[in-house]
Amino acid sequence: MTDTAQSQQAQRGKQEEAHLILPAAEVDAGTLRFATADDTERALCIGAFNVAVPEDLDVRAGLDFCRTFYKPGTGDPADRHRGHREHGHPASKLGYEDRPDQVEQLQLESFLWQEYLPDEVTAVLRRMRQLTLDVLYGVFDAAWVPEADRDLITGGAPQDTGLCYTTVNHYRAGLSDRAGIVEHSDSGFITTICTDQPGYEILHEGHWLPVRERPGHFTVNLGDAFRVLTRKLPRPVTAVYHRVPELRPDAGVPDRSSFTVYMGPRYDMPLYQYDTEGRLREYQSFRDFSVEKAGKLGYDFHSRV
Ligand SMILES: O=C(O)CCC(=O)C(=O)O
Ligand SMILES: [Fe+2]
Repeated sequence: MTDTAQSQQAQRGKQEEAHLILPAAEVDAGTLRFATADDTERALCIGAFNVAVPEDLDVRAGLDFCRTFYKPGTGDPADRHRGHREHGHPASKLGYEDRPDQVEQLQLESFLWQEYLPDEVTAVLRRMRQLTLDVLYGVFDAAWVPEADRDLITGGAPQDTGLCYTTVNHYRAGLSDRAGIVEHSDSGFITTICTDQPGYEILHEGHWLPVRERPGHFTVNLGDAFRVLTRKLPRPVTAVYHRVPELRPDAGVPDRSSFTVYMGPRYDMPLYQYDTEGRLREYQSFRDFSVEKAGKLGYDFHSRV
């Protein structure tokens, strides 16, 4: 083998091994804690980290629902486990979407969970919503976002009057020649993700790296609303660019599942930004921002919003 071929092979070997280990945190009596100040710094800089699943939260009902929501309904209107492809979800501005990538998604606002989802799934999501709120406020602390501004910026996240929704993801490994989920940043402040298998990747310092799963932990993403808000502050937050590459069918392995709780501004609200003097300014309507972003990424924006 030539020197060049050898070094190329070594390089490939290195790339195959390369993965990213995210900083880890936990929520202790409502307060977000990283092990070290350096972990806090890295979390804001990467725009992603792990947070421990609380002891009183059993995520299985959520993952089970990822494996049934898309199946044809049984005809029993009381069965909320299946039939969501055809359902229509008339009260939701989001709902079911058959996307051009492998993933098919059900997105429902938090005030509709009780109506449309099985009770045990709603219970998991509500617990995850509380955790996500605690984590969000912990990141506001870390990024020096003044407490007095947080209700305005979020539209009242603690009272659940901002925009909070779940996304339930089924990755159809049987569909070939498409990404699992195309590369994107999330639009809001924060997304907490629960997955059943690896596949999540982050664009880190110019390279796509698979993220090492940390057992017993969720992954948290920070999104565009946070990036815009803090861009001119001393501790700017990154909106993490992430994706799931094409998944291949594997005998005996179920399709990949994930579900998330997202928090962001309502579409009738502005995005805010601190100027260099630390004054809070309206930046752009969140709806306009979202429509522009969808256009750039080449997908349709929710037709009902
Ligand atoms: O399934 C995952 O790991 C990521 C899902 C995701 O990026 C999303 O729902 O926005
Ligand atoms: Fe995402």
